[in-house]
Formats: sequence, structure tokens, C-alpha cells
Amino acid sequence: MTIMFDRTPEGDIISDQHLIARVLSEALSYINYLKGKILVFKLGGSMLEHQQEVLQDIIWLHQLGALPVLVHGGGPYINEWLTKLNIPTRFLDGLRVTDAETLEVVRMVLRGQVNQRLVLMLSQMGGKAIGLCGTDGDMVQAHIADERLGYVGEVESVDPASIQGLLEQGFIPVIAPLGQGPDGTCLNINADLVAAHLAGALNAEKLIFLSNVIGICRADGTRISELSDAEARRLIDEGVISGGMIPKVSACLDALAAVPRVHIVDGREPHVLLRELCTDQGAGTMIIR
Ligand SMILES: Nc1ncnc2c1ncn2[C@@H]1O[C@H](COP(=O)(O)OP(=O)(O)O)[C@@H](O)[C@H]1O
Ligand SMILES: CC(=O)N[C@@H](CCC(=O)OP(=O)(O)O)C(=O)O
Repeated sequence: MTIMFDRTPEGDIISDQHLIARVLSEALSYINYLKGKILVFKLGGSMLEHQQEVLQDIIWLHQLGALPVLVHGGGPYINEWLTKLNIPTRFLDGLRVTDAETLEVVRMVLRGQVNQRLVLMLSQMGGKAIGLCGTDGDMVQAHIADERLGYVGEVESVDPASIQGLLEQGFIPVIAPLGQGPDGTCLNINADLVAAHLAGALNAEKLIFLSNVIGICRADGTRISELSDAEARRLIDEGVISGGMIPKVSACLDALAAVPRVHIVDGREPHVLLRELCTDQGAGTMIIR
């Protein structure tokens, strides 16, 4: 093996082997800490075309002893199908206005396509995954909170028993964001909100949102590395945080009551999860109280 040399800022000579040992020792302490910890990942529909590396990181984290739970979105895929079927698409503050016809498409795409595709990919990559949606095992109970949105659910409660059972059996649960209404109807719920409630119900160690942005950005496009509750509300009022980022930030703030660490990271970045969870340098935006 050829050994390369470099210098520290102080001018000391270091070799590749020293660097590898340094990286490994840093990573090993994080890996030790993550063993047995529940990590909830929300995979945004906007980053799903970059899912391969994210799923690889998730499988490695599972093999190293962490307990990953995946909640996925799929907004862009639902939009595509609605366009194909000539059904108009409309959002209010980042939430899809869902009539009966739209709900059928949402159910078909989220459960039938996106969820199944993720489970198959995880399985092909050597992971042991099970796909389910919020209506399975009476997991997510919801009600309609805003009549203008139609069949859109606001989460009332989450029963984490089925997910805990799957984790104990060594599975990676993959969850589509649908919930059960009071009269047994199916409701469309934004995946950010399902992820936040589930992370709380599971007492997760971390909740990480993977999206298609470098984090939450200021009006000038630069990344905010830490964002507090008050600052987030101000940025929403000023319109700097808009569209799909509104439910994400609201979900982060809700989750903070129960989950110690909530992050938004760029799912398009190679191995962003290993960097976020196993090195000293965090990526994206961390939400704080
Ligand atoms: N202040 C902001 N910082 C970053 N992204 C923002 C901001 N305000 C609005 N957005 C938009 O939010 C989008 C992410 O939300 P969304 O499209 O729902 O993603 P996902 O499918 O990952 O949930 C970004 O692609 C961006 O266009
Ligand atoms: C009520 C509501 O907005 N539901 C979302 C559910 C999917 C989702 O959340 O997808 P992303 O994570 O890709 O945004 C929708 O219909 O698009």
C-alpha cells in the first residue's frame, strides 16, 4: 500500500494511515452511542431519486446496532399521477387539498408505489424491511382539522406498538403517511407530521428530515445551521420559510418536546447520514427550543 503524507495546520507531518485511524476513532465513539437507539428518518419525496446512498447508510447503521424507522413522503410522484389523470393539484400552506378522487391517487402512490419500492430496494441491498402505513395496526389516529383541505388528517395519537414489535424482530419499518379517521376512513397526512408524532411516541433519540435543500435557508439563500422556535415562527411570518418547509418546521418544533435532536439535512449529498451521525461535523439545520 502506498502511504501518502500531508501536514497539519501546525506543520506536523501526518500520513493517510494516521488520518484513517483518526476518522475511525471518531466514528467508533458515535457508533457505540447509537447502539440500541431509535432513529426516525423522514425521506422527502423531493429526494427519493437519490435514495440509494441514503438507504445504504441506513442499512449500515442498522447493522451497527442502531434502530432506524423510515417515514416517507412522495408529493412529486402524487403530482405526476394527478397530472396524468387530469386532476388539479392545489396546496394550502404546504398541505395538499385532498378531495375523494385525489385521496384515491394519494393512497395508490404512497402505499402501492413509493412504500413498496423502498422496501424492495432495502431488501435488494441486504436490509430486512417491512412496509406498512399509518392505518395498519391502528397506528395513526387522525381527524379532519380544516374542512378547506378535505380528507387531510391532523394526527391525534400514534400507537407505536407494532413498530416496536418490528424493531425487536430486527426489521426496518418503512411507513407511508396515511391515517385512520374517527369513522374508519383513510386520511392523507403530511409525512413530516407523521414522522414527528411517531418519533415522539417511540421516544426516538433523533429525528432527521432528508429533503432536497442544504437545510433551512435565509432570504439570501445561505444555510441556517441552528434555528430556534421564535426565529422559525418569524421566518414563516415573513414568508422566508414557505411551501413544503412550513409543515416540516412545524413538525420539528412539535417533536422537540419529546425528541432531543431534530435535524433537516440534504438527502442528495453523498452519505449525508454517516456524516451527520458518525462525525463531529453536523450537516444541514438543527432545530432547537
Ligand atoms: N427557507 C427555506 N429554506 C429551505 N427550503 C425552503 C424554504 N422555504 C421553502 N422551502 C422549500 O421547501 C422545499 C422542501 O419541502 P418539500 O418540497 O415538501 O420537501 P420534501 O418532499 O423533502 O418534504 C424546498 O425544496 C424549498 O423549495
Ligand atoms: C396532506 C399532505 O400534504 N400530504 C402529502 C403526503 C405526502 C408527503 O408528505 O410527501 P412529501 O414528504 O414529499 O412532501 C401529499 O399529499 O403530498
